[in-house]
Amino acid sequence: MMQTHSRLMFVELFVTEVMKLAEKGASSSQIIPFITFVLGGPGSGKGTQCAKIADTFGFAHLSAGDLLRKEMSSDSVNGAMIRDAIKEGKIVPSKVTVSLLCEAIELSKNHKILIDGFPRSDENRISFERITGREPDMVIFFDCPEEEMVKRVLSRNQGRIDDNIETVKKRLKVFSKLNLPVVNYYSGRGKVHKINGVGTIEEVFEKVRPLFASLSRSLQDGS
Ligand SMILES: Nc1ncnc2c1ncn2[C@@H]1O[C@H](COP(=O)(O)OP(=O)(O)O)[C@@H](O)[C@H]1O
Ligand SMILES: O=c1ccn([C@@H]2O[C@H](COP(=O)(O)OP(=O)(O)O)[C@@H](O)[C@H]2O)c(=O)[nH]1
Ligand SMILES: [Mg+2]
Repeated sequence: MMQTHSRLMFVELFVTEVMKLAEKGASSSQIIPFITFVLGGPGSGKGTQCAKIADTFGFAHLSAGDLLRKEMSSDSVNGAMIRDAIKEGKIVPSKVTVSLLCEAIELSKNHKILIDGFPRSDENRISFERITGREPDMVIFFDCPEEEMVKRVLSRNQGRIDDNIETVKKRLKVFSKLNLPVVNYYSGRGKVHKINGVGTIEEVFEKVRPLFASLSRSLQDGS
């Protein structure tokens, strides 16, 4: 895992390059966005922390699960297939999720993007990297014990078809078998910041904040 210090220096260098491009009059679509993947098991706090990062640091928050649920509720040809996958805790085919994400990245017009809950498998990851020609600049992984994740999911109360004990058990298996290899892959590339997801929402956010504070400073002064 790359040292936090050197990661932050990299982040600042990246921002400097983006600022130079913006000064030269490059349009937002020409500026390569800064992409952060936010990973962790079901109920580990990805969505909650992403909302706070978005509010505090001006990132666009793109939740793969939310995009899929929206698509599921529309009359799209993929609606029934997405519903079945979510109900069973399975992973929706990469091309569906990647195309929803690419559309959302384009629409957001933001060059600081959080991708919440994706990639969920090596196949997802490879598909995203191939289609976009991009790797994430940074990966955050919320590490949380299973009992805590189960407790949170079962009291989430958002009327989700997958927030029940049967589906959660399946999602935890999928998490260990398919999601964790993605975290390990990016760890090997020095991109992962592992955050302990236990504690109050504010306590966890205080561990997340430093990762973005330096990035935000660079954006403000353009140095
Ligand atoms: N640090 C925390 N402590 C206690 N409850 C939390 C914490 N973070 C999130 N929650 C709650 O747990 C549930 C799952 O959080 P969420 O952000 O939706 O997780 P994820 O997106 O990883 O599944 C939500 O009801 C949320 O309000
Ligand atoms: O890239 C993704 C993201 C989500 N899902 C599906 O959507 C469900 C809910 O995902 P979400 O990220 O909303 O759940 P969370 O981890 O936040 O509880 C997952 O279990 C999968 O069935 C998927 O197939 N691919
Ligand atoms: Mg979520």
